[in-house]
Amino acid sequence: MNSKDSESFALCAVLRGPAECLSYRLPESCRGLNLVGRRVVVPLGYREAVAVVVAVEEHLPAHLGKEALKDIRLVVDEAPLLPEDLMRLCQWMSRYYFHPLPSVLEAVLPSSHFAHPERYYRLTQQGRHGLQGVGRPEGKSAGGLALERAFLESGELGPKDLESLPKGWKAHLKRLESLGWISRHDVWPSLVPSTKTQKIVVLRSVPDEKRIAASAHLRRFLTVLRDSGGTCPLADLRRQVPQASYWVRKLAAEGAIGVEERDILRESPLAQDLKPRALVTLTPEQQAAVAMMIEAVSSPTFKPFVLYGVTGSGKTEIYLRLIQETVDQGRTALVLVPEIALSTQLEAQFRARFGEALSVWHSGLASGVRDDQWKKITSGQASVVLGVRSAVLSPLKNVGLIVVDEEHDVSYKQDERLRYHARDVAVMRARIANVPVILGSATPSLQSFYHGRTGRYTLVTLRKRVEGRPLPHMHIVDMRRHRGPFRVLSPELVQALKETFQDGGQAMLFLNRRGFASFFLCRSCGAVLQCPHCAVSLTYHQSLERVLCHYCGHEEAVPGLCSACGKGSMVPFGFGTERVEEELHRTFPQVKTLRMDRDTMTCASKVVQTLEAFRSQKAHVLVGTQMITKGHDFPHVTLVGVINADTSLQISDFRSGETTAQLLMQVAGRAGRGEKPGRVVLQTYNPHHHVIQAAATLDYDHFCEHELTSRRTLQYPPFTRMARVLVTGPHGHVTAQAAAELGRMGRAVQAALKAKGIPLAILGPAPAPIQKLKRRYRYNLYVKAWTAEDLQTAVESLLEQAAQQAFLASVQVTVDRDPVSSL
Ligand SMILES: Nc1ncnc2c1ncn2[C@@H]1O[C@H](COP(=O)(O)OP(=O)(O)OP(=O)(O)O)[C@@H](O)[C@H]1O
Ligand SMILES: [Zn+2]
Repeated sequence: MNSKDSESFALCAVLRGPAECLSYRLPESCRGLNLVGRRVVVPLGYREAVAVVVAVEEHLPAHLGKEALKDIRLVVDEAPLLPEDLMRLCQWMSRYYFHPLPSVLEAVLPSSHFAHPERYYRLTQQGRHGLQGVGRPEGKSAGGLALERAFLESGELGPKDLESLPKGWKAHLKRLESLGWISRHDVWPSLVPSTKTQKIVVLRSVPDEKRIAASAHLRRFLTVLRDSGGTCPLADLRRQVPQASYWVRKLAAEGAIGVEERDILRESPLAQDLKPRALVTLTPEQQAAVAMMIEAVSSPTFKPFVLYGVTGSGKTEIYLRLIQETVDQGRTALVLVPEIALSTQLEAQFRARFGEALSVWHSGLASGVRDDQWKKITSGQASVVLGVRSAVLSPLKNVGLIVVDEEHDVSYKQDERLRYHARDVAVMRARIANVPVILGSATPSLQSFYHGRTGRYTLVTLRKRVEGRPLPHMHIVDMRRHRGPFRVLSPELVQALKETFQDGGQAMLFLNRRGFASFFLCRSCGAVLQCPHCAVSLTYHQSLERVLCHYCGHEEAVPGLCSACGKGSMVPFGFGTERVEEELHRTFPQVKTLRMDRDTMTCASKVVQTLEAFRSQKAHVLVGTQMITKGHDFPHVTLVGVINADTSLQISDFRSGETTAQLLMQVAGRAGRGEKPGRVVLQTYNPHHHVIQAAATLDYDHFCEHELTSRRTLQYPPFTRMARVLVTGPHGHVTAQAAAELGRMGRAVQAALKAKGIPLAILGPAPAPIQKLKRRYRYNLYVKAWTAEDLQTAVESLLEQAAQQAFLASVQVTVDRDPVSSL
């Protein structure tokens, strides 16, 4: 073997670079290092770029010539940034979702990690002599002179110093560099180290009973320490326990506690004011559920569970027990929730149990907090991560358990760029890490329900609410009988509200449409006021006195005359949450209301404030969109009103029945969670529709059986696998042609696979339900296969062929695998 053959090559994903991974040669100094998951600097054309090493290989792929290969310039990280299982997960996501690996990694890493280095220039010895010796040469610009002065003053200049100089410095900088008067070096803006540290007290072993009994202060000391999860900042102990310093010294000397110096990491302050609930004894059903899952948790193996428990059955408590077990075993746990609002409610409970070991991860975090939480997770200080969708990609090491709460929720699906489903990714992460995963819901997705029934996942069921509380009483109101203002609040709902207020209870009113009116219609020609950029109608917002597009944000003044016919006047039709609130005030002038929708909830802290105000009974009614339906636990709510149960039924999608049933049962589940029983008033124009009937009886099992039968007949998922190929472009005609051509290519793929015995269906292309969005025309093409692997083969080969077609360069082709929305 000659020395050439023992070279190593690294496959690198260049961040913010080309879609495919590139090969580089490893310099001598890097051989034998474990480089996978670390950042490196590589040459790319005329520049340098940051990349993550994906694999190290002894042999080059056959099609690459060694001569063309360049060397890795620099290794940035001392240790892998991403644990190995996460790296493998990213590779799986890239393949499964047909998305370039570099872009997947960009979704995982905080943006501070793929920033380019900041370039600094330092005056050399020679430069100092030079600058001091040289007088003012002719023609030197103001910028050049200022640059020299700045170098003489500080010796080193960074990007900020340079940018503040007057024009002309750039050319002069180059000149100085070529003279060797200055040298350049790069500073990596990796994680900004926290400069502040604090002392943390960690409980190691509990002193014996007698001693504890002998001193009140020691008792207090241990209580405070235990209540904060066994780790507590020394400063907090000092504040809460008399003679804390004495006990710290004494117990530390005995080894009962440890005192560690730790960085002060910025936390999300959202849940500061939330109070945790008291510890409870598990109900027999909860105990049985824990017993079914504990084995897979204490000696972890890959095992998916569907925790199917009616609303208010106490699923959270089950998660907490199993997570505690995981942490006690020295492993970490990942907990996903669909929304920030829910994460804050759980945060208080989780903090009470896990204290400093909890890290909260959501999109509302400021970038500094995000960086600190990333550090807390990678350094192993966090043993529990609680977060929304993207937390499934958090760099937790040594994961022992993954929990996906409200697993049916569509917000787990990301519908832009990397179109992944966090629940499915969580299951794959659990499989790679070989640990259990719990998918919890009162209304599991049909997919999980089906896997539970066929035994692929283990089904764990909770049929009863805690403390024997009954499920709410359901009342259907046939809205076809009501006219005028009663279209918003029916007499039945008004009566129920009246009784609720008299009893001192609270109510929640749900309508899946924000704004005041849904659209403006011309009285004479019937034209609907539309967004000029999107094929959707504009929504009237009374408080703003404007009409808005809910998709692109376009807004305009309230219309007077119809622009289509020029003579009819435009009148508002339909209604949204804003109107519901107004009707409520008209009917019950004394009643205090809160409204929660995307118009009023402009930031995460506002969501928390509103929920807390409602929880502490500062208002009688909470009006809102689906934001209010999820997982909330308000013990005083005895009435839930669904203003229009039909809105999401009308969407032309094979899943609309499923999502409507889930939505209605979830919102119904908010009623009667405290001591008093709850009731639900469901207003509908389709009282006999099977989905409305299922919601009215709260019989989700029955609904799923019915739905599975029809999905089987129509060969929809979970019986088949689908991918949506979305073609968008700025020109209607060109986009339509490209979509048609892609459809022809799809049919060719179908024929080729059929010859190999692989069945495939190609549906479309057809204009997307929202035909135009943000000035781009949109077409859907569906590929349907009977196994995941067949779908992979089909879409891969379609994309390969499409990449060779020049005409497709004028449009964008995106694959949305396991699509949740057809819009
Ligand atoms: N064993 C128990 N004894 C008494 N109360 C309990 C017990 N377990 C849970 N609870 C309380 O019951 C309420 C409902 O529990 P939780 O919020 O976990 O329900 P859930 O199953 O998640 O419901 P949903 O699906 O509607 O979110 C909470 O207030 C919780 O503190
Ligand atoms: Zn628009």
